[in-house]
Amino acid sequence: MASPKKKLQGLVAATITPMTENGEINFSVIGRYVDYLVEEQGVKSIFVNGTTGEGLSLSIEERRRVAEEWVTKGKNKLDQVVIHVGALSLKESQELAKHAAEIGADGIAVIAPFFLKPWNKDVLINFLKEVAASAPALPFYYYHIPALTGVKIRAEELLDGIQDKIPTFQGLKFSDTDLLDFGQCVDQNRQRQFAFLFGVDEQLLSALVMGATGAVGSTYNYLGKKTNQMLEAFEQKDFSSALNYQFCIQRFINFVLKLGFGVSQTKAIMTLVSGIPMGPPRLPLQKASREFTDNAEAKLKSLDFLPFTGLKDRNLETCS
Ligand SMILES: CC(=O)N[C@H](C=O)[C@@H](O)[C@H](O)[C@H](O)CO
Ligand SMILES: CC(=O)C(=O)O
Repeated sequence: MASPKKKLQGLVAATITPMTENGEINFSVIGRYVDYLVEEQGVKSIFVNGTTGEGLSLSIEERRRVAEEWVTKGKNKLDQVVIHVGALSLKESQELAKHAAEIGADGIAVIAPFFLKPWNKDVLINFLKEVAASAPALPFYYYHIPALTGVKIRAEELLDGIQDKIPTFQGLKFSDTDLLDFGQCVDQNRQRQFAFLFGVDEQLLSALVMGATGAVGSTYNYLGKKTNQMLEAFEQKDFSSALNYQFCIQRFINFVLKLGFGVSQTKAIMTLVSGIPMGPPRLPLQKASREFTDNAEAKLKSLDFLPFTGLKDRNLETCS
């Protein structure tokens, strides 16, 4: 059984996997990255080897080493380190789950297998159950991301009775815009101490209203501080300020989405904002263009999302 540990809450950064210019993992900057998240962004939990971390583009050995490095560097600094261990091969997924437990991670998450797919809830549960059983002492999270996996089984349906099958089940990372499904996950599981973690950063405020207990996302790497201000305002029931923060965050995300936004662009933006070199992504992704980065930088400056831009007196959009 999972030890009844502290609930995963607040902002969780989906970590980028830093790489060198020749495509190897750059382990040397992970310590600095941890400090940056904690000190500059106020983000104390991380989600490793997920979408943003290009987890499915790494070899199993690389995934093990990346997980280990984050756990080691995060010791006594981070609240929780959750490792995504989803894979197409059940065996690999189980191996990664076991490894996550051995290195002292705080939880594991799994996406639905996305090549040969489970076609109904029971089959998906069976797969998840086998993975969870390989790390019987670790909290287990299901990572729902139907747009990328193509597995569209509704989360609400999946959660129905899930603890009978997966006793370590502890919550859901919900990366979809279907707030009916998300709301019903919360509504139907009020008696249980699940974490409901929302994964569409530009819509987090609406998910908070629906009962989200936290959020996992790529933008918390560099907009963590801003988003924490939104969480704070929401907590204080200052909804007009919370909405103001959400709109500011939306202006940025809306802008980059129109330019074409994904993991490559996240790497470029994080390099720019943090000063820590994230490097290029791995194929099949391609490095963000110079034009994208210049445009994103100008937008970050105009929203006052970059520290020390010296633009204070110029045309800032009001985003305080
Ligand atoms: C598909 C994807 O990567 N989603 C991320 C997490 O689930 C989000 O953090 C988005 O990057 C973010 O909401 C911007 O659309
Ligand atoms: C965003 C997210 O949760 C991921 O990168 O997996």
